[in-house]
Amino acid sequence: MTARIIDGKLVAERLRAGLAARIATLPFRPGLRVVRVGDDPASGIYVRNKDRAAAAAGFDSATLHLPATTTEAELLAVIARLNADPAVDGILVQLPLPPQIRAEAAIDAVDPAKDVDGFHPLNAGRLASGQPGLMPCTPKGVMHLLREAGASLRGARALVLGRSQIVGRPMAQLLLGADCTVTIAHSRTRDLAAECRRAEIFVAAVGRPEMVRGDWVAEGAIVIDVGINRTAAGKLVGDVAFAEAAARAAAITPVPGGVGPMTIACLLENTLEAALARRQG
Ligand SMILES: NC(=O)C1=CN([C@@H]2O[C@H](COP(=O)(O)OP(=O)(O)OC[C@H]3O[C@@H](n4cnc5c(N)ncnc54)[C@H](OP(=O)(O)O)[C@@H]3O)[C@@H](O)[C@H]2O)C=CC1
Ligand SMILES: Nc1nc(=O)c2c([nH]1)NC[C@@H]1CN(c3ccc(C(=O)N[C@@H](CCC(=O)O)C(=O)O)cc3)C=[N+]21
Repeated sequence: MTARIIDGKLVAERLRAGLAARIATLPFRPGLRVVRVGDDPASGIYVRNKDRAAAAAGFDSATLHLPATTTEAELLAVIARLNADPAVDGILVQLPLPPQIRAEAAIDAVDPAKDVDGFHPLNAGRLASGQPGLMPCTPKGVMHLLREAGASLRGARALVLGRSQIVGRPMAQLLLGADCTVTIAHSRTRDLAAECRRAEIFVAAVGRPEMVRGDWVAEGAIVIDVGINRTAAGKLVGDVAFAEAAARAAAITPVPGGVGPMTIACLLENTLEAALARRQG
C-alpha cells in the first residue's frame, strides 16, 4: 500500500479562511496575546507563523516578548493584566519557560475563559469529564485531520504514543470522546512495537526523530505524526520514519506541512470561540 498524504497545510488554510469570513461579520476583532519569555528557538518558528496567520485572518494579535531573566512574579503580573483587559480574548504563554519560572504557575494563572491553549486544569478537567470547554490546539488539529482523512473512528483501535499534558493525554481524551478504543503508550510501555502494530489510528507524539519504524505500522493504518524535531543539518523531521511508514499506511501526515499548521489554525479557532463566549455570553 502507498499512503495518501494528508495535507495539513491545505486543511489549515481552509480552516483559517472560514474563520476570516466569520470574523469579517463581527462588530469587533477577537484579541489574542502570546507571551514569550526568552528565546527558545523552537518557539520562534511557532510565534512567527502564528503572528502571520492571526493578522491575515483579522485577529487583533500581538506577541509580548519578555527577557529570559523575567521572574515568575513578573510573568504572573503580565498575565493578570491580560486577564483583566477586556480587549483580550485569548492568552497563550509560550512553552518552554526559563528554569526560574514554574510552567504550572503560569498555566494556572491564565483565566480559564481566555485559555486558548486549553492547558488550564479546569479546561483539562472538562475535557476529561466530557464537558465542553477550550481544547488543546494540537490534539484538536489532529481530530480535524482524522475527519479530513475519512477515518472511521467509532470502535477503532487508536494508539497515542506519548502521554504529555499538552499533547498525548488530551489526544487520548479526544479519541475516547470519538468512541475509539484508546491505548496510551509511553517510555515504560512493554513490547512497544507490537502495541503500535495493533493500531488502526496511530498518533505519534514522542519527540524522538523518526523513532517509529515502518514495521511498527499496521497495513492500512492512519498515521498522524505530531513530532517536530530539528536535525543537526537544520531539517525538520517527525517522530515517524516517513517513507517506511508510508509504504504500509493508508494515510499519513508529513512533517512539515502536517499537524504543525493545524495547531496554529486551531489556536485561532479557539480564540474566536473564546471571544464569542465572552462577548456574546
Ligand atoms: N505539531 C505541533 O503543533 C506540536 C508538536 N510538538 C512536538 O511533539 C513531540 C512531543 O511533544 P511533547 O508531548 O511536548 O513531548 P514530551 O517530551 O513532553 O513527551 C514525550 C512523551 O513521549 C514519551 N517517550 C519519550 N521517549 C520514549 C520512548 N523511547 N519510548 C516510548 N515513549 C517515549 C514520554 O514518556 P514518559 O511520559 O514515560 O516520559 C512522554 O510521554 C515533540 O516532537 C514536539 O516538538 C509539540 C507540541 C505541538
Ligand atoms: N503554549 C504553547 N502552546 C503550543 O501550542 C506550543 C508551545 N507553547 N510551544 C512550542 C510548541 C510547538 N508548536 C508548534 C506549532 C506549529 C508549528 C508549525 O507551524 N510548524 C510548521 C512549519 C515549520 C517550519 O516551516 O519550520 C509545520 O510543521 O509545517 C511548529 C511548532 C506549538 N507549541
